Amino acid sequence: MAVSNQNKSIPAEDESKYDRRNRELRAFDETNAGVKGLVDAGIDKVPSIFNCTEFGFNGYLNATPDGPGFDIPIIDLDGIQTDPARRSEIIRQVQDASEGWGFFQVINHGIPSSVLEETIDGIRQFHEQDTGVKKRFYTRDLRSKVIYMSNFDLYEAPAANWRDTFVCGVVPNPPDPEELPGVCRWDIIREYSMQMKSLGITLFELISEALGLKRGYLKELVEDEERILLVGHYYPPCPEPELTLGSTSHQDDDFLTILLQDQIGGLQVLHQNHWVDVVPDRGGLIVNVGDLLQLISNDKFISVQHRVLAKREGPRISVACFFKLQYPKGDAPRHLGPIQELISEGNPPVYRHINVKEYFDHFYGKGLDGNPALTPFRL
Ligand SMILES: O=C(O)CCC(=O)C(=O)O
Ligand SMILES: [Fe+2]
Repeated sequence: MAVSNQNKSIPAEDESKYDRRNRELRAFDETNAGVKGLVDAGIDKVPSIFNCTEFGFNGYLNATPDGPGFDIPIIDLDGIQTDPARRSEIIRQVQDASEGWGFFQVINHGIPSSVLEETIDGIRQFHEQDTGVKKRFYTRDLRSKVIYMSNFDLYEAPAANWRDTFVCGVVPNPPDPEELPGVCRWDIIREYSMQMKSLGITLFELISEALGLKRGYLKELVEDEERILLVGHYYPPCPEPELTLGSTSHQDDDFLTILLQDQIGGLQVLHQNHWVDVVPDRGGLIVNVGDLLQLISNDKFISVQHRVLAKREGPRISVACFFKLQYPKGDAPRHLGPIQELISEGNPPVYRHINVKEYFDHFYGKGLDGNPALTPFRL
């Protein structure tokens, strides 16, 4: 039986299995050294807490088909600010990709490749620094400004993932230089965050227009509440990659994610019932629609399941920027629902207006378990 939450009551016959699993989770957590710590110690078997096979998440099921139509769309942003005809064409491409895939890759986005490379390197250096120094940042307190941890949902998800993570809120309140570990290169994290903020504005404008709304619609919707979280994942090499996953299949809990990945590969997107590889493209950035955008667009744009395979090769580094709302901001509940302008008699709302707290409580309460987090909010 799947034991998915440390607080859930469990039948007596499963108690010993539950206790053992909980003990193993705690023992792993208390090393404060993550999956990298296991690999550094020379582990040659995947510990049972990481075993996903029992839960049907085996990484090598439903292999990616070859052939045309199974590459995520690439959108060239060249000319977007200077050529109105080009801009209209880009908006059309953003609309097609957001409706059909929920994922696309942008090229010629204007961010120098040196900034991308140095950002990946900064995250690598954070994870590969002296473990004793790194441990000082290990925490599960999501309110901390700088977080290092393995598996945000370690105690909630049915299986742990082969992944460690660095998290830092960069908008609206970036950490001070002295709050960031020296090896992390504050200068490069700050530069990358500023680039993300500005690319985020461009993408919000394109998406607003692709939804048929005025250019500034989404920007105004999140005005004063915008929150950008920078998340630097480290996927160590795995001795038995067929038993676990780098990330269980999930959809993101935000409006939009911009993802930078290195050249190792492993990210897959569910498209027409196939797992499609998101092949690394040097200089490209992956953009995906998150649950909050699916909700406010009333399912016009889709937040799509994606996962990361574990691999013998590694480490793999990726850096995701999540465009969210600051939460909680003040005492008043924050509601979100399908945008009024997108609703009509022929297109009635498919979600109720929700307090975003309900959504986040649900998302974090269940962890990554392969199930869409928006389902309970459908009408
Ligand atoms: O590492 C990746 O390629 C994907 C990470 C991801 O999906 C996430 O952080 O939500
Ligand atoms: Fe994701």
